[in-house]
Amino acid sequence: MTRTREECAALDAADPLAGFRAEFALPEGVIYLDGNSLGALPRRTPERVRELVEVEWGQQLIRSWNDAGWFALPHTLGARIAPLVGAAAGQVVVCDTTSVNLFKVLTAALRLRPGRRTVLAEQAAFPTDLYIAEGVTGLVEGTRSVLLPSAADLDGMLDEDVAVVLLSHVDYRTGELLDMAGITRRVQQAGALMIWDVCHSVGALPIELDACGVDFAVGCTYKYLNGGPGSPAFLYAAERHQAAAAQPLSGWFGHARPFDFEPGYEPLPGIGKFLTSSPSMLGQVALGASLDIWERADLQAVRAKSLALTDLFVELVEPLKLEVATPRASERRGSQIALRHPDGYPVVQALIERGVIGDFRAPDLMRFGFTPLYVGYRDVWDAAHHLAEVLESGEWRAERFNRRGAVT
Ligand SMILES: Cc1ncc(COP(=O)(O)O)c(C=O)c1O
Ligand SMILES: Nc1c(O)cccc1C(=O)C[C@H](N)C(=O)O
Repeated sequence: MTRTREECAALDAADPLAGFRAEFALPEGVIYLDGNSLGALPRRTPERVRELVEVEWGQQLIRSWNDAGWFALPHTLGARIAPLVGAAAGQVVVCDTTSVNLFKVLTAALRLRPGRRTVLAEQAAFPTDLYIAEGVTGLVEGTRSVLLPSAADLDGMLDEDVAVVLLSHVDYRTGELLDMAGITRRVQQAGALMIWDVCHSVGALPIELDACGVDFAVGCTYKYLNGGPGSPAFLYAAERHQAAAAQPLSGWFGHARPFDFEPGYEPLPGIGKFLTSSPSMLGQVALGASLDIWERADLQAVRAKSLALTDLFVELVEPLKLEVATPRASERRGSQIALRHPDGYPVVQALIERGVIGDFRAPDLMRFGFTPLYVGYRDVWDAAHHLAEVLESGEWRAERFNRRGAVT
């Protein structure tokens, strides 16, 4: 039995998160199902960025590094992200990009396990993670990066040579959610350290880095957290590792006394040693504006609505008989649904022309991200019906839908 549009309207009316939608500047006529790649613009962000540019930079000039809190922002934003990832204070900083932060924590983790040579990472990981693992093991003598065919093969490959395991909490293609607690425990029982990439889970579901005993984690802020294109990433280093960990990008922002301008490097104690260089204030301040929203959002309610939206979408597209690549069990999926179609690329382009923005990942996955702060139940109903019409009409066969851009 599938829900009617009226029933979806009733769900919207009863939705405890419905009020958040007005805080985002979404264009009229667009159903945005790509917030799992680039989150929507919070209404407050342009005003906050203008204030940064015109007042803090334009009027206050260099004084703002102290007076406007610029210098401390990687830490203050880290402290505001910490509750979203289940981290106690002093373990998260906001800086650089996911790839750069992964380079730092992976190198630090490898050095914490001397004598072990292998980094295990899943073959289907977002490729930058694998590229960074290749880069790091190319630099740390005697180490190598080995591909796990899938996370299910982990136990069979966890031997005494494995130093670090690197996995994505939610798979960027299928939306599969891994068992962070169980996997972390097994990896550590085998004597290795665990690094999680939480790019596709932060802001989509509650994460418990401390409770799961995670060693290190990295994540981005431009997806569910709505920090803006290329907004700064974050990293988590468990407090128990901070004294011994040494990160390789030993820049002056991670120095114990940067303004003493000493020739030798002495790291800050604590999480600050993972900083490298001057943060981009435009990016940091824009992220701060979106975190103002997150401070008022209840993550349990976000998760409950995310599961309801994704369940509803699967239910509504069921008559289309497409293969659903996302696991059906709620404890095994993030906040997106991936559907297989051999012509997924032009189908997604035809949907975008209708104002339903999802995306495509080769070879055949149509991805639809459901961001509970600004996507409603009627949006899901409308999107499913547009998809049905695009497939039934065959309009996706038009030549204009087959011209690929550089970014899909
Ligand atoms: C799982 C995952 N890791 C890493 C990245 C890349 O992050 P960055 O461009 O910040 O290095 C992305 C997406 O871009 C991603 O989805
Ligand atoms: N970071 C991106 C970018 O700079 C341009 C286009 C897309 C992205 C993405 O985030 C892709 C995303 N990680 C994915 O899940 O495919």
